Amino acid sequence: MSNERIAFLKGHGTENDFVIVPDPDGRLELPADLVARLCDRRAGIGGDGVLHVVRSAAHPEARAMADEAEWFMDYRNGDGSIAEMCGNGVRVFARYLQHAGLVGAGDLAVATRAGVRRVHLAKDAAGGAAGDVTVVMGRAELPEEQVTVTVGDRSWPARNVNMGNPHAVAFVEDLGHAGDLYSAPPFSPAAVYPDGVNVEFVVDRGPRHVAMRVHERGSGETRSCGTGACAVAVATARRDGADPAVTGSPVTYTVDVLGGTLVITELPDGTVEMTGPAEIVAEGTLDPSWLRAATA
Ligand SMILES: N[C@@H](CCC[C@H](N)C(=O)O)C(=O)O
Repeated sequence: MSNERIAFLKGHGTENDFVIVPDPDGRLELPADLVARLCDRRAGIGGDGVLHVVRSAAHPEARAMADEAEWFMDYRNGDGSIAEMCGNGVRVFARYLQHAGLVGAGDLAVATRAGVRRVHLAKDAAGGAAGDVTVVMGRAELPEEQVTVTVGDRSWPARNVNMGNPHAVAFVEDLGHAGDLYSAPPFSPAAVYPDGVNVEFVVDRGPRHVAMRVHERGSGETRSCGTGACAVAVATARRDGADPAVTGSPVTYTVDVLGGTLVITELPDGTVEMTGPAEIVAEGTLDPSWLRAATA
């Protein structure tokens, strides 16, 4: 692999940024240390994670979804670890497919480790490819366990929400109380999240409008987390006494993240939809000598 010219792109959704590695036939190996080197912001390209773009039929984890979704998002966190789902990633993934001419505006299905996700690529006002992207994120699970999240000498009860990946949502008075988030906030009991957790800190901004910061499992503090924003919207709705399954009406929250704004709607059947931007920023090839050193 080290002598090949490997193509990459860089993209982001509300500044949750990704190195995109197109590999339709699933020929590339992406060991964790190479992913971490790619995501390194000083010695690599830089990103919160990697979107490895593979045909579902060519990937052992996605073959069973190939009839429903031609493309598989093999998502990796910035430290090289594997995650089930990435909400901003799936928007950027769809934008890449459109950018590469592999799909047009409209609807498509993307296979992920959390299952198939439906995506809608809107056209912008000029009919171009820069409109918002909506993802049907599936249903949130809200396990009952009590969780506590701690930063310094402050602790908060947190809501356990699973959006295909695990989240702990804590309502705080001030986003500054989350501290520098250079390391993962401790949580207890540890047994609730045996594989680690993404932690969201939330403040109110207005009616059905919140702001959040997030510490992502495997990536550190990021400027946005799509699954996190969905977890926050659902946890906030329950805190506010709003449950679309009970009222029969959708509930929409605006969620401000450090890198922009996401709009999240929960439908009466429990399905959560997320809408936000997704952009391709650059493309190029990996330098073979850099790649040789990175994989040595
Ligand atoms: N940034 C993502 C979430 C990526 C996965 C997460 N770090 C995990 O390990 O579960 C998003 O936009 O959802």
